Amino acid sequence: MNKEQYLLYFIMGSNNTDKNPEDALHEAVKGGVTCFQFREKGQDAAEGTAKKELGGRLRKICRKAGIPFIVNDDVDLAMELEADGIHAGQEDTPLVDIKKQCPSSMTVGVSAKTVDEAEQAVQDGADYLGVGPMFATSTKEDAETPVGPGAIRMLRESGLSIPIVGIGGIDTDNAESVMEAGADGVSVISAVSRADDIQQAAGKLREVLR
Ligand SMILES: Cc1ncsc1CCOP(=O)(O)O
Ligand SMILES: C=C1C=NC(C(F)(F)F)=NC1=N
Repeated sequence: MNKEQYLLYFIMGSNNTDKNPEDALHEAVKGGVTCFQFREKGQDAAEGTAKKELGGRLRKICRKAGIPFIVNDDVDLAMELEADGIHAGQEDTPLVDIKKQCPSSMTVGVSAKTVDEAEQAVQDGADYLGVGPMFATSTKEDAETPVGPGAIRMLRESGLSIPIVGIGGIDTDNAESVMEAGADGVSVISAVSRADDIQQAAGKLREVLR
């Protein structure tokens, strides 16, 4: 993936929207999201065959739209759906194990909050970092205390040039502060997935990010 593809990194699972997930993704793509992560996790998330079949339908939409399709946590599912990438949280499968199982073409992202975590991830071969939560969020039940855009600035000042997306509570009012701190993009769930007009919400974010 090139850096521009991280600009508006949409993440969604069926429990992040009241709409049909496929319709929601179609609208987000029309609105201008540049990358999608399938994150089917938490309360009322689909599992097993239902999760795989939903993933397959969303994968098709991304392939048609020409945007990267990334799977959260689940390496087997990422391989089965021929995903372009996988995202590993700090508590998930260690990066070295993921890299062993996945083709080298697979983009691998890691959540990181501190310089140590970030440097370890870079050493382990991460392609991008997700840093957050930037601001308060109700989407991730166990989200930790917000670190703010300053955490990204700190990583940049420590000399890291790896692609970084901020995540957590990001919307049109605060997205710019994340980019100014040195992010290559912003990752959003509810600002888009919970909007009445998803295409418009994605479009407005793109205008702020441009
Ligand atoms: C998955 C994740 N990781 C840190 S915050 C978060 C949830 C982001 O959701 P929202 O964009 O709705 O705040
Ligand atoms: C917990 C997460 C943190 N960051 C990201 C991303 F934005 F993709 F980097 N995705 C996640 N699922």
